Amino acid sequence: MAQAEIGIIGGSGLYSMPGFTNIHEERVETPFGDPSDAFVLGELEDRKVAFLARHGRGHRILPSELNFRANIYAFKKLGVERIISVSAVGSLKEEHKPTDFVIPDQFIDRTFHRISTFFGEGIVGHVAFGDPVCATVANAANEACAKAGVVGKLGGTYVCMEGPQFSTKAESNLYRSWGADVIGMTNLQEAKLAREAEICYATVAMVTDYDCWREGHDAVTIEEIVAVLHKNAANACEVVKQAVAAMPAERTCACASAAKYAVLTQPDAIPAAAKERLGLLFGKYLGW
Ligand SMILES: CSC[C@H]1O[C@H](OP(=O)(O)O)[C@H](O)[C@@H]1O
Ligand SMILES: Nc1ncnc2[nH]cnc12
Repeated sequence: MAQAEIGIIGGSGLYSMPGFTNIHEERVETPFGDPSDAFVLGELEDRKVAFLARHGRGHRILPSELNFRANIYAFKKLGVERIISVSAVGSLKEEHKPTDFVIPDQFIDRTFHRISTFFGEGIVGHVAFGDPVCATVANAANEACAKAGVVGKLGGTYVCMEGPQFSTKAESNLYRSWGADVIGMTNLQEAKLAREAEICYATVAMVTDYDCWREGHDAVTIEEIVAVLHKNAANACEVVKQAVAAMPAERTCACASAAKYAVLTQPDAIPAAAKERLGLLFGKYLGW
């Protein structure tokens, strides 16, 4: 199987990336089922990259239906060490305007029925998540915004809601009272699973709308969002390209060894099936 160094996840409005050379597609099998779509592998700025459309090409998969484990596991199988995700978000603050890009460094979980871990079924493990985003990838994305002439803001809190309905005003105002910056439906599970898989992760969150809290803007409409999405998509491609070019070759961040001491289960109590399923992720630490 071809290998890549940097993964790119395209969200709503970004189902392909221009500028790849030596392109080919790869369907990746995982112990967790099928990823959202085939991966598009190629070179961008002389770096080996793998692109995945989060909701599938044609936008077929709801946020709650995404197989996050398959997506992240497949990136690992492709050899990816860093992921840049691109996502549409609503703004929870006046200062974050539609078409601004925010690079969040914190998350608040408002999802209810999603699988957010590779552990379970006989193997227990815990990784640190106090700093859920890789600072190296986030900095590269922020600097890329400046190079691309886009308003980029480093840091901020992303509320991950279940959806697919947008928030009520009461919810939106609650998140504002918590000091959160932006809201979306997809990023938290990716960040958690990437951390367990020791893949660096950061998101370029493209503001498409003011969420429903804003006076005179009492509803988020999909028409409004889609119009801004189209404007944002071209900027997002340029930002990703610049971020890929700026990514340092070696990893020195803690993400690379995040799971070193994660597993708590006694080695002789770990079922063979768990070893089989998770060997790619944790086998190197446990001698499997
Ligand atoms: C397009 S409106 C809501 C939709 O957009 C975001 O998706 P993504 O994060 O994949 O860009 C948001 O999370 C919702 O899924
Ligand atoms: N207002 C909003 N709420 C949740 N997800 C979104 N994605 C884009 N805009 C959003």
